[in-house]
Amino acid sequence: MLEDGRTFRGRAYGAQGTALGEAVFATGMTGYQETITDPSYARQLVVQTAPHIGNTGVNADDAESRRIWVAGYIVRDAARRPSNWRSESTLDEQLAEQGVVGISGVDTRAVTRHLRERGAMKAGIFSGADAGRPDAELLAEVRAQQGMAGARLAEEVSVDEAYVIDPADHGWAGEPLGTVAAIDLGIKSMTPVRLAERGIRTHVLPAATTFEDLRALDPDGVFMSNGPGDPATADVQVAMLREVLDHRIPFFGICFGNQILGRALGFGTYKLRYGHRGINQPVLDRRTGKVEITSQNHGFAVDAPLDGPVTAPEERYGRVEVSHVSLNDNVVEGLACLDIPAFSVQYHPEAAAGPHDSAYLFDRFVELMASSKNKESI
Ligand SMILES: NC(=O)CC[C@H](N)C(=O)O
Repeated sequence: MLEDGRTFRGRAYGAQGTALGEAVFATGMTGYQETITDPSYARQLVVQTAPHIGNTGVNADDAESRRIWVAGYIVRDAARRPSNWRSESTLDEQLAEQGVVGISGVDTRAVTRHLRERGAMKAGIFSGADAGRPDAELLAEVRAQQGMAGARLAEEVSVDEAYVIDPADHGWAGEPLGTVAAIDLGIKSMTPVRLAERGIRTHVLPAATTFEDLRALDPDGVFMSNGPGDPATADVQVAMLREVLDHRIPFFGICFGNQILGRALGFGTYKLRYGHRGINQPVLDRRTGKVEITSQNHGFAVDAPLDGPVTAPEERYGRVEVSHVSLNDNVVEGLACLDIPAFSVQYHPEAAAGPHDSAYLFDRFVELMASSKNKESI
């Protein structure tokens, strides 16, 4: 049931009961397991536009975090029997085990068209005994929940304890090339792995990490991850990032990390009507003129001028340009600082799931750290 009263009926899937959240649609044809375990989907009811979901089951390797984060799951045709040599369990079982309420047999095309026209909105899934409650009561419950604008969620999904991802465990034979302090705002597990594959040791740190804690690690670079919620609430991380930038420590941000860099530079953020979610999103790299097909999951964006470079509103950070832009709607998809070592993208170069066109961004971060080191020794 959507906030505006539009209601769709289907069959209970996964756990039974009530799920409340923001209804959003995701357009990936593959990668449902990576989607449901992406912490950026916390408090969202995800509608999959691909009609067949669950066909290849679930396995321990493809999870992008320690649990399922979607608040609810809406599909058209749930596989009754998965078939894949890697499958260890069914999606239905996993949802049920983790208490995630889903619904199948829904006209997901109609839901998606509705959300596309009216925008992402509050919604609820009601199954089992809850499905029998009066509609008016359910609608009141849907409307009473907190919306995504103004939601502060990164601390809720972040780790409590720091951990390290080591290059030696990901096929890197030599000595590590450097150390990155990664702030976990809802980090996907493939992100530090992509750095490890390039010889970088990553300390994954809780969302509330202070600049002093981070500095104690003497990192060659700082990274801020993707994460759920409204970037306008990330004041703690914005203040921390400003200290990183003031000390000229090389910085790379993904998704929420891009929004935090935007805010640290003095730009605003705003909520998109229905967002970008899927693995088929075209982005222009404005410096090379190349188009990359990207993996995305964001409902907010940075409000920065496309005709740059411009001096950042926080003038001490010098010039900045919008490095990447969405070819669907011209939304800012990347920021590059010209006078300090910092850049970020709004999409997901770790590509889990998704095409690998954007892998070069991890190389760019490694190069940025190396060239900053050389500068120090000069
Ligand atoms: N994947 C992300 O980091 C998303 C960032 C933010 N929560 C948004 O919706 O835009």
